[in-house]
Formats: sequence, structure tokens, C-alpha cells
Amino acid sequence: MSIRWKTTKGEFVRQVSSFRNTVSAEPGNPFQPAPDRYHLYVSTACPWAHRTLVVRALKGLEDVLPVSIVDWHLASDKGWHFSDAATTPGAIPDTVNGFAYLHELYFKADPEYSARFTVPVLWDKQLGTIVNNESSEIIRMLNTAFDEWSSAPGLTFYPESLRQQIDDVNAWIYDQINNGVYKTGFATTQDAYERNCKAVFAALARVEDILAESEFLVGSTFTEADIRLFTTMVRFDPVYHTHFKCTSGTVAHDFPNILRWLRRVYQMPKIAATVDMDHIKKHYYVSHIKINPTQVVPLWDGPDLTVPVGEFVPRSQRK
Ligand SMILES: N[C@@H](CCC(=O)N[C@@H](CS)C(=O)NCC(=O)O)C(=O)O
Repeated sequence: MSIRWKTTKGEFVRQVSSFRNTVSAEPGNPFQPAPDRYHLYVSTACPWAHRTLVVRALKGLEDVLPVSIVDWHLASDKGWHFSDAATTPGAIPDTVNGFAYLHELYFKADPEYSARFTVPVLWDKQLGTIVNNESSEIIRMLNTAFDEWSSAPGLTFYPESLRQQIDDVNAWIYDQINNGVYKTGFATTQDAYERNCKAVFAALARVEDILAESEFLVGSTFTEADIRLFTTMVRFDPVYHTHFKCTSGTVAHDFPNILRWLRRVYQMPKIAATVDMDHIKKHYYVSHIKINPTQVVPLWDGPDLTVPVGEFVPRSQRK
């Protein structure tokens, strides 16, 4: 049952997602948009799944796309499992298939499936299969495909005129920060650890510079690039700094512009409710027993993100 991430020379290599279909109104597409036809399976602990929850909330798709939230504990043998809220506050069971484990969903979609059983999963209730399990693609679908039933139709996090800039920033932030913290934390050689840790902090310095002069990653427009970085940065101090040994600095003490941006994003309507720090901390510190055999969970939740930030003023215009 246990499928290992491929590693070469102590290096963590993330697997490529397997289900890559798209919900769209394109004629002939078997996955046509419809309200309550699809179901989203997530973990609130997982930064990749968290992206989909943020876009779902901001687009007002809660009724159009119901969710199941797995238990925060990821078992090394059977993977994610479902709990009810009485056992695990914040969990939502599998109300669609009634499964106990996420892997059952993958085998229902493909009995021959042999890769990892990851969240998020976008499930089609009509065809009884997985549409897509790649967060970067799911957020693009949620951005437009369900606009007919969205409470924020037309609101886009991937505007046509900024696509090139968004893609460019996403590419290095994915490699050096979103996935970079995992490459650092899961490294099993000193060399792989140091190389990846340095890359994380070089990229954070680059982000710090951008956010000194600009309100968001791509100018003054809040885009999917911010959402994708947000779900990593909200975990940075409480988890990645300590658990993944990203110890060359914290957002709270070393990156004032990132901190201000993190607070600004956190304070946007509906975003704070998508952050479940209890699931986040317990998931990493308790599930990864090779990294943290005592399973003790540190107390700190990171900087207080409710501190007001006020109007954005570029560094060059600050007094
Ligand atoms: N490329 C995927 C990555 C998703 C992913 O790695 N999810 C992790 C949780 S953070 C997972 O479900 N892991 C389960 C496992 O490895 O068994 C995406 O962005 O959607």
C-alpha cells in the first residue's frame, strides 16, 4: 500500500498528478459544469488542497461544490482517512461514496492506480470518477467554469492581461518555495538539504523585494500567484521553519514585507476561515514520524495575522 516518493541522492521528487481532465463547457467535454455535480476532497492541512478551498470560498462556490475534509493524520501505510467532526473537529466525512480512506476513491476511479493518493481530488458524482487531482489546474477551473452559479462571477485570479507575469512568478515560487520547503524537509543528505534550504531563502528574499514595492506579487492585482504563495507562507513559521528545518529566518522576524502581505491576504473576507492551524500543525508534526519521532507539536502558531496592516505604501515612498 505504501508508495514512496522517488528519491535520488537524498533528493525529494514530487510525483506528477495522474488525473488531468477539465470541467468546462467545451462541446463534447464529458465534464460539463453543473451545480452540485462535483465534489471536492481536501485536507485543510495540505497547502496544495488549501489553494482550492481559498478559490472555492472567494468565488462563493460553497453550495455548488461541496467538500469532504480528511482527518489531519496521514498514515504511512493507508494514507488519508475520513473522520467525523465528533472524532476530529474540522473533519467532514465522505458523504458521496461513504469511504473510510481516500485511496478507495482512487481505486474506484482506476482499479489499476499505482501512484500516491493525494489531495485535492475533484470528483465527478455523475460519472463516478476523478476529474483532476492537480491543485494548480483545479483552481483554474474554479476560477471560471462555475461562474453561472458563483456569487462572484467574473472575479478572476488569472486575468488575461497578467497571465505571462503570473506564470513566470508561479514557476520559480513553485520550485523554490512551495515545493522547495518539501525538498528541504524531506532531504536525506546534508548536501540536498543545504542546497534546497538556501534556494528557499534566496527565493524568499526575492519575494521580499517584490512585496516591498508592490502590494501583491503581480502589481496591485490579487491573483492566483498570491493564493498559491499564501498557503505555503501561512505554514512557514509554525511548520516549515521548525519541522522542515528552514531555519535561516522566519516571516515574523526577517521578512517584514512578506509579513505585511501575509496579513493583508489573511484579512481578506473569507480567507481566515480556510486556515485550520490545528489540522496544519498536527498533520506535519504527528504524521511525519521519521522527521519528528516524538510527535510533539510545538506551541507557536506563527505571527498574529489579525494585526491591521493599513494602506499599502511602496518602500520607496515610505517616510
Ligand atoms: N501536485 C499535487 C500535490 C498534492 C500533494 O502532494 N498532496 C499531499 C498532501 S500536502 C498528499 O495528499 N499526500 C499524500 C501522500 O503522499 O500519501 C497538487 O498540487 O495537487
